[in-house]
Amino acid sequence: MKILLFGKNGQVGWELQRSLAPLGELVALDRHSRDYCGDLADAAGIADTIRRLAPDAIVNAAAYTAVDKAESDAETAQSINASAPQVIAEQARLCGAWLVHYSTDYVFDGSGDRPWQEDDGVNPFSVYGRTKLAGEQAIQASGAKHLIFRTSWVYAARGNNFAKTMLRLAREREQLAVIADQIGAPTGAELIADVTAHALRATVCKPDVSGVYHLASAGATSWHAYAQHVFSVARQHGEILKAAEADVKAIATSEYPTAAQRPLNSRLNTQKLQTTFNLQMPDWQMGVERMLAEILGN
Ligand SMILES: NC(=O)C1=CN([C@@H]2O[C@H](COP(=O)(O)OP(=O)(O)OC[C@H]3O[C@@H](n4cnc5c(N)ncnc54)[C@H](OP(=O)(O)O)[C@@H]3O)[C@@H](O)[C@H]2O)C=CC1
Ligand SMILES: Cc1cn([C@H]2C[C@H](O)[C@@H](COP(=O)(O)OP(=O)(O)O[C@H]3O[C@@H](C)C(=O)[C@@H](O)[C@H]3O)O2)c(=O)[nH]c1=O
Ligand SMILES: [Mg+2]
Repeated sequence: MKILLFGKNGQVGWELQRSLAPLGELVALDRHSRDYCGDLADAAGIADTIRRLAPDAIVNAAAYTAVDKAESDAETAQSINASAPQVIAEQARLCGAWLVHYSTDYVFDGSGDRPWQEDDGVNPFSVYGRTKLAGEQAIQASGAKHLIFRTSWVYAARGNNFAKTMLRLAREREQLAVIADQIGAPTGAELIADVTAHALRATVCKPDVSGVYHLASAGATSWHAYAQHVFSVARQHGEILKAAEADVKAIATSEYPTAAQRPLNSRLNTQKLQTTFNLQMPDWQMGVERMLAEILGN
């Protein structure tokens, strides 16, 4: 299998370089790649890359993920999250390649307290959510065979994420205030990459699996309880934090104004993924603890 990967240096892209390598020939690109264009802002360049390589599968891990910044930079977010996936999907259809793409819990409005299913109504609040949804819809309309994995609250040892931000802040400050009424599942880039490789392998004998899947860890937490868990595990690794767990104040979304509005209920129901690909999602704590052990060095 020849696989083309876009966004090789992101949290998920980095782990995909590892998990996809055993599947066959892997061409992994980022926006600075020289031999082939990997810049999603360059639609013609991306199309040319796909035509020249004629891969069996394309995995797109590149995205505009700065949620607040996107509110004032909608044009770039639209170009990377919606227009580029459309071009990639059109070329995937022309060369008969599978397209794997990632989307987000932020396509939902976060109402209710039931974990969202794939066919529940979408209603994104933010520019990021709307552009990611437009990317999904372009892929679905293209006629390309696709796997769209909607995931949530992604973290990795390499890259920027909430857990690392919290660790940095807890080393600097004695008190933190963290939102306690947004609920979701922190999901590791390692898990996403491993599930991607497993699902891609499955497409070889199951050509009818094209569609949208929710891919998130089992269980759920709030950003506040997630931060507290990170601090408790970090202390077990000997980290000296100025903020104790008790110093993490639980606040409401309304007390933490941001440019982009985020959903309250971000929980994703992963039954379809687990049944279709015969998988079981691990609890969110497991991967977080592994990541902390890795970055805290013991
Ligand atoms: N992070 C999260 O919490 C979540 C992410 N997702 C989705 O999962 C996928 C992977 O996200 P994640 O790995 O966390 O994101 P990251 O932000 O870690 O990585 C995104 C990558 O995209 C690259 N990129 C941005 N613009 C371009 C461009 N014009 N051309 C080429 N590459 C570009 C970035 O490169 P550079 O560093 O050079 O800008 C970066 O390497 C995305 O589709 C995202 O929407 C879904 C839910 C949650
Ligand atoms: C830094 C900080 C954040 N927060 C809140 C803001 C926000 O609601 C929540 C998480 O902050 P972040 O900046 O990590 O949030 P955000 O970047 O919106 O995270 C999202 O990224 C995109 C790409 C996704 O697709 C989502 O699944 C989700 O992971 O924590 C606090 O309450 N206190 C703090 O001190
Ligand atoms: Mg962020």
